[in-house]
Amino acid sequence: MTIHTQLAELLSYIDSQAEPRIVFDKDYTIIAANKAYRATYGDNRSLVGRHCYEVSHHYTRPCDQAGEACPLKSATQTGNPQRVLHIHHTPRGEEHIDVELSPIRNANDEIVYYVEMMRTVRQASTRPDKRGLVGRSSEFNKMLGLIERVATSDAAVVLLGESGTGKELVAQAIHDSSHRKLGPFVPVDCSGVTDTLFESELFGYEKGAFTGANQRKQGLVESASGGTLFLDEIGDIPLSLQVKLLRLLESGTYRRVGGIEPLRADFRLVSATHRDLKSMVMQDTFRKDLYYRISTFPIHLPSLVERREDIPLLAETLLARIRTDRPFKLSQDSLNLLASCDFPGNIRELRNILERASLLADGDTILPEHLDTELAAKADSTSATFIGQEIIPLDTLEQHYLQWALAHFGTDKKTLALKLGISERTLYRKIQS
Ligand SMILES: Nc1ncnc2c1ncn2[C@@H]1O[C@H](COP(=O)(O)OP(=O)(O)OP(=O)(O)O)[C@@H](O)[C@H]1O
Repeated sequence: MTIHTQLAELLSYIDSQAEPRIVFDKDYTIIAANKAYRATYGDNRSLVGRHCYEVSHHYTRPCDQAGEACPLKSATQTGNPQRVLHIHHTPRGEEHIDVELSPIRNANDEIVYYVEMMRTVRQASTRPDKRGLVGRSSEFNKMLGLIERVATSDAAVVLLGESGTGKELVAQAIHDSSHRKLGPFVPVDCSGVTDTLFESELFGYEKGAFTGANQRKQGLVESASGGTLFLDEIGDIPLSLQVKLLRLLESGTYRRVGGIEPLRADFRLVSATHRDLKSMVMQDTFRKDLYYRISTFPIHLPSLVERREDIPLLAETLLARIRTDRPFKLSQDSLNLLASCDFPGNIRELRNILERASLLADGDTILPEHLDTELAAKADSTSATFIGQEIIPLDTLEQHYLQWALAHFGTDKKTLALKLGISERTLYRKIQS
């Protein structure tokens, strides 16, 4: 088969697909786009002959030169298909897109084209949204990429992150993207549970199993049947209960308290902890066998400081979620203050600060004085150290300043470059140097 026949067949195949697909060459030039792609990304101009990064990203250069991972580069290097999570421009605004790119070879086994398939991720938004996850920083996108990869399997996921980083919301997002999404999502807080309570809560009990058990009660494992069981703070479960949990996971069966009949469990397990499970295993406070059972697929949830760039978006989202009766906005000074703080309590702390501020503000704008005073003091000391007490090379100073500017105003790099008086290209070059 000649390469032209092969290409013609490929084009007719992609046109029949419901999800956006394009074929492009080694120079990122689009050779064909299917109907779904034309409907999603098309403007009035022809797409053929244009660069994929220009159409989907509005970039003037390939993604890897603009601070993102380029699947074409890695597919060429490895010769294998590549999957990445990108933010694309669509007529609905920017969206998280799960991109899968496959190289196409000619009869001599040389890569001649690439097919890219795109799927919109519905579990997260790049703009303020009434519910679900919001974020657009690279740390957030990395996490979202992992959520997307694991969601469709039945693998046990463990979410590792500090308190308030959104573990429950992520667990819900995994459930919502899974084939169990129409089943129940059952969260269980494992902290502070006692032996007997945990067993009867989790497995249920038979009538007469103990004093007060007047009728049979369904346990949480049974409630989660066909869905997802989310064990929050799994690191807090005492050793005596860990063995019971392990038995459930290994055998896939359980008994109600006071019951003899083994019942079949049917749930997908997502667990979460802020503890360092590996070192707990070393110290013999967490069973090694249970650790391996629950952690097939660990996902690190970034702290708010690791995704500082998301603070303005999160603040706007949380404010709208807290107060729906009247809209609030944050003054630029308030945003600057928030963007320069360390949040040991992460997103939960940010939400609490905003809730308090919304009650203190009389107008519709949150000003620095409405924010936590302790926070303000901490932020002041941060900026004082930035001003510096010693002479440092100008290049280093520029890097420090750029990091600060990116953390505060990095969401819109085009505007940031404009404000800095440099081209967007120069900005990316300086960030990467
Ligand atoms: N990406 C996000 N987008 C929007 N809101 C978020 C996001 N992540 C977390 N939140 C919000 O932050 C708050 C804390 O999140 P959540 O309760 O899921 O954290 P957690 O890690 O489970 O906390 P803990 O470990 O203390 O139980 C919630 O109000 C949640 O809705």
